[in-house]
Order: sequence, then structure tokens, then C-alpha cells
Amino acid sequence: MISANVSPSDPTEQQPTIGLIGMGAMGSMYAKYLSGAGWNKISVCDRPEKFESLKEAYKGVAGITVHPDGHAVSRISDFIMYSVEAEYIDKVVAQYGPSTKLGAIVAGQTSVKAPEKEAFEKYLPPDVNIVSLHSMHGPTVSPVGQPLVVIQHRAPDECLHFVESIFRCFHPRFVYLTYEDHDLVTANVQAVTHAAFLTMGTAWAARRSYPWERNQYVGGIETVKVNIMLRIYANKWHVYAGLAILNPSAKVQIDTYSSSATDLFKLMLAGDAEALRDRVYAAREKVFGIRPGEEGGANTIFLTEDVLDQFTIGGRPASPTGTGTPNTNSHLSLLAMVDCWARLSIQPFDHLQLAATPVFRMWIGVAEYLFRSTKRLDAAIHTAVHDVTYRSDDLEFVIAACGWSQCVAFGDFQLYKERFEKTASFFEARFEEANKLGGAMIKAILESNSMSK
Ligand SMILES: NC(=O)C1=CN([C@@H]2O[C@H](COP(=O)(O)OP(=O)(O)OC[C@H]3O[C@@H](n4cnc5c(N)ncnc54)[C@H](OP(=O)(O)O)[C@@H]3O)[C@@H](O)[C@H]2O)C=CC1
Ligand SMILES: O=C(O)C(=O)Cc1ccc(O)cc1
Repeated sequence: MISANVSPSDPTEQQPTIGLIGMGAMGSMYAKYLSGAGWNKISVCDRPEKFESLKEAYKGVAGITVHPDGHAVSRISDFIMYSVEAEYIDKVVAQYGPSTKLGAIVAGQTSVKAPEKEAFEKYLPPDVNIVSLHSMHGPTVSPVGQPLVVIQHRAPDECLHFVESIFRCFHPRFVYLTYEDHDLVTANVQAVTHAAFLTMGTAWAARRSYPWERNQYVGGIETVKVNIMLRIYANKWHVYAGLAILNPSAKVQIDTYSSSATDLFKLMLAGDAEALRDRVYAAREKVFGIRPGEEGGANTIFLTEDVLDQFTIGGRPASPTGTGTPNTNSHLSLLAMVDCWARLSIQPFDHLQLAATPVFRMWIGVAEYLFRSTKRLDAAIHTAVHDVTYRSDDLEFVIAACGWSQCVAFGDFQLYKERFEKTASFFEARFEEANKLGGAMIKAILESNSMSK
């Protein structure tokens, strides 16, 4: 029988067995933090063909026992978490779900919950409880202070308290959602945000040049764009494919983003500064609540350009004028983002309080930085219409946005993988540096303004 108050300081024989199926990036991160906190009956597995290498990797690690497959883990574990590709969750739960220990609690780590819910309901025996999870951050970010979504789906309260007791050692911010609300919230937080960064990467790769090596200023907010883009392409393609393709709300949003980029680009081509300005300012009012003629007030969640410049890829930025002042830029990716949020009636600040990922926090920060300042926004609009220096970049951006949107609309995992890997291979040499710099940047931003609360 599950006791709701378990603790890693309990004697070994009283500790529950924690099972982890799928020992990729997220499974390994969970194993590391759970074992570090003192849980010492952790049973893990990956695919059977990885049994020997996994045993070798965890030789001598306190509290972790490697098993050949998910049957062995499921039979003995009081709590089981599946950390596998969303595309495969149905197949994996079909295989191991029936072996789940009587009365155990099962969770999934998948970023999109509709397929997970269906698989759990279909294949888990009725005497098994479901309390699912989702860490709203990547595997290289510390879970401390980050949102950990908890979904009490088919379980009494004592099972929920049991799961909370296990994960209190992450010092997370627990966020309680239903399966359905989870997919709505994560579509709002992640889908369009990822679409924007994936598009930037594809557009830059299409130019066959790194933004920081084109004699272009890559300080300030450009630093955030580049670092986050690189972090996303350094992650696994299937994470982004799964949450975009398998979440029905995500599809609509990604399509809206690409049509926002296209509409704004057409206004740029037509030289219609007035229409562009009207549209951008209307979106600004809807998303940031700033009326025309008003200044935007202080940024709520961002660092100064000077601080951001410490995290510049390829060394400290130097502008062509030597003043360290960024060149103007149409910032089409950001104009389209705020236009898209406005059209979808997404209130990004509401999500910030609820279940924002570090990437989303930074993206809102960048958008705020541009939109709160009339001077900066007007400069972007002026550049968009009157300065053709970045026209070809903007054209590549629109093509890439439409390409990603079509790929998601077709629901084609293979095409998504090919698009993702083609762009990732262009930036691969910089992933290590980007992971270090991006990690430090996320930490500095989180520490600077209590964004982790
Ligand atoms: N990475 C991230 O930033 C985040 C990811 N998530 C979610 O967590 C889940 C895992 O992601 P992540 O860890 O990054 O992905 P990984 O690809 O690193 O890990 C998934 C692991 O599951 C293994 N696996 C597949 N089938 C089985 C099986 N039948 N039995 C045992 N293991 C199996 C995979 O093996 P193989 O590679 O051979 O297929 C792989 O090792 C995904 O659903 C993702 O959406 C959630 C939050 C953040
Ligand atoms: O912060 C982001 O958006 C990331 O890119 C990392 C990430 C990816 C998938 C998730 O389900 C949660 C976090």
C-alpha cells in the first residue's frame, strides 16, 4: 500500500521503488537528481539492446539498478515514469503497461499529453493509478524553482501526495493541471515559440552564414535569439516534432505564426508603412496593454544589453561603427510573434505565471524589450519598410516559417526530422559553446529578476 509521506531519509527497506523507463536525456536527468537526493531504490531501463551499456554507465552509482526492459521495471516499481518519444508512447505503454505492479502510480514525461492519456487509459490495468508529470525545462537546466506540471488523472489524493513527496527534492514549483489544460497551456507556451526559433535557424542556415560572422552586431537581444536557437537545435528533434505535430492546438498556432510573418512581409514589400504600423501597434495594445501614443514603461523581465553581451557567441560584439550600438533590424520574427499572440488572443504574461519554460520567458523578454519602447519599435518598422539591407533575410524567414508550418500540418515526422537535422548540422560546431553560454545566460536571467517564481 502506498504511503503518502515518503522521504529519502527513510530506511532503505521502507523506501518506494522508483521506476524510470527510457534513459535518454530526461530519464537520466531524473535518475541523477533522484539518486542525488538519497532515493536508493531506483530501477531504470532503456531499450533491451542498451542494457549492457546502461549497466556500464551506472556501475557504482548509488541507488540505481539497471534492468533489461520495461517489464522488469514495471513489475517491481511503486512509481513508474515513462520518458520516451511522444511518437512511441502508445507502443511502449502497450508493451510494458500490462506488467505494472498492482496499485502502482504511473506517470509520463511526454511534452504532449493527448497520446499519453490515451495510451495509459488503453493499456494500464484498472488497479493502477495515473498521476502524470511534465518538467517545463530541458535536461540541462536545474529543476530547482522550475514549473513541474502534475496531472492527477486517475488517482486518489494520497497518490498525488506520494508523487509530491518523491519530487519535493527537485524543489520545483508544482503546477496542477488536467491533461486537457496541459495541452492547451503548453501549446500556448511552446508551440509558436519553438516555431519562431526553428524558423530563425533555418533562415540563417539558408544564407549559409552564421549571424555572428557576417560583420553584423550580435549583441543585446540578438544574443538571446542566437543562443536560444542554438540550444533548440542542440536538443532532440523528436521533442519539438512531438509537441508540434501531436498537439492539435499547436498546429493552428504554428500556422498563424507563419501567416503573420507572411502578412507583415507583404506590407513591407508594398512599402505600406502606415498599414504595417497600424497592425503592429494594434497587436502591441492587445498583448502589452499599451495604447497608441503611450510609452511602454519598464521591462518587467529582462537584462540590460550590457549584461546580455557577456553571452555573445563568438566573443564580445563589435558593431561596424565601433560604438557597440546594434544595427537596426526589421525584427520580423518578433513583429510576427506579437501579431500572432494578438490574433490568437494569447496573453503570454498569464502563462509566465503558470507554466513558462526558460525559453518562453526569454522570448517574452525579448518581445517586451522591443515593444515597450516606441523608439525601438518605430525604428524596426522604419527599417522593415525603408531599408532593404535585411530584405533577403526576411524573405528567407518567411519561406522557412511557411515550410515549418506545412511540415507540421502534414504531420510528417520524417520530414520534420530531415528539416531539423539539416539546419542542426549547419550549427553543430557551435553547440558546445552555445550550451555553456546559453546555460549561463538562462541562470543570469533567472537570478536577476526572480523569474523562476
Ligand atoms: N528534452 C527535453 O528538453 C524535454 C523532453 N521532454 C519529453 O520527455 C520525453 C523524453 O525526451 P528526451 O529524454 O529528451 O528524449 P531521448 O531521445 O533523449 O530519450 C528517450 C529514450 O527513450 C528510449 N526508448 C524508446 N523506446 C523505448 C522502449 N521501448 N523501452 C525503453 N526505452 C525506450 C529511447 O531510445 P531510442 O533513442 O533508441 O529511441 C531514448 O533513449 C519526450 O516525450 C519529450 O517530449 C519533456 C521535457 C523536456
Ligand atoms: O524551454 C523550452 O521550450 C525547451 O526547448 C526545452 C523543453 C522542451 C520540451 C519540453 O516539453 C519542455 C522544455
